[in-house]
Amino acid sequence: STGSAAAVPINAEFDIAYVTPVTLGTPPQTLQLDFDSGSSDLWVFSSHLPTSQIRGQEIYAPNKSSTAKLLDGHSWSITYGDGSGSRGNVYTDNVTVGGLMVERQAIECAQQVSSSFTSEAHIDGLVGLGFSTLNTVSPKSQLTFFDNAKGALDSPVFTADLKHKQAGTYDFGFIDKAKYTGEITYVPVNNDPGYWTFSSSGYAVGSGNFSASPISGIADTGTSLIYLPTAVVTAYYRQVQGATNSRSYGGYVFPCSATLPSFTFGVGEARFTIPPAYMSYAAVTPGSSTCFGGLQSSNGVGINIWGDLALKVAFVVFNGGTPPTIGWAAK
Ligand SMILES: N#Cc1c(N)n[nH]c1N1CCCC1
Repeated sequence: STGSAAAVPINAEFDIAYVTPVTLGTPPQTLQLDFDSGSSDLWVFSSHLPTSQIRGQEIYAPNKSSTAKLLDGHSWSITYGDGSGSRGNVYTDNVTVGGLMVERQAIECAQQVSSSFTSEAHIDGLVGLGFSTLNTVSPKSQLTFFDNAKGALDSPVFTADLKHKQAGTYDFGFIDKAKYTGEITYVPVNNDPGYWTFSSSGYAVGSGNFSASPISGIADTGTSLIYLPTAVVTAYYRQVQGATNSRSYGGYVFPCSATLPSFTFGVGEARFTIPPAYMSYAAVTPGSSTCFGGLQSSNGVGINIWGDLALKVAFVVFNGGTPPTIGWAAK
């Protein structure tokens, strides 16, 4: 089997996150979910949430699904690196993504979500695509949609073809040759503790020399930006007039009028260049002339993260075979 579904940016101006339509239960309830290779819980806004925490999101109501079953005595609670989080109880039900159906998928129903989720009307929940070792359901942890689907897939892979300010796709079970050019460069993945952790071969700022130094980081579709070591980030912002690492804004900012260099990262011998226009993320507040950088320091994060800003300049294969690997291709 295979599946293919759209990855739609939730904001017309900035690629904050991407959502994908997912149908749950019988009759089908369709929610727009954030596919997140940096976590491993499938959780949704649900009929178990206080209405005060729902602001425009679609909800999943298990009691309206004839195929929903309570996973008795199980609960979940997750906190993300940005401090957001949610918790609740667990049902199993049919989950379909782009024509690919998993029966008895654990659907973690939110009974509480943090304010940043309530404020994001376009995200109805997440589909974790990290390794199932990270799943937070207790007392028995649950498998991700990908892990449940894997055995039935033509090939044990999913691919991400994210785009800037336009819809891309997540494919399951096949590698679409029409979505990339040249060869796919595969590198090893360390899935301990459960992220798609790989080693980049180095970086370059603008037209500068390529610095061939391995950078270990996670491929994370659920994070907007790129978080890298201080040495990389200072080398980049040294080339940006007026750039400063702002404590108040929580990262590197610069005048929106500044000329930005491109940023190139390596995967093996392959090179991927993020154009200058992508490297300015957003004005720090609407209408401000100060802009927030797409490249930020990983100092406060604890791990290096290759988020959507890096993923959107490539076609990326998340190979869940044995051993797992990750492939990057130009497009
Ligand atoms: N922080 C953070 C984070 C991450 N590293 N991967 N996915 C994340 N989120 C998904 C929804 C909220 C945050």
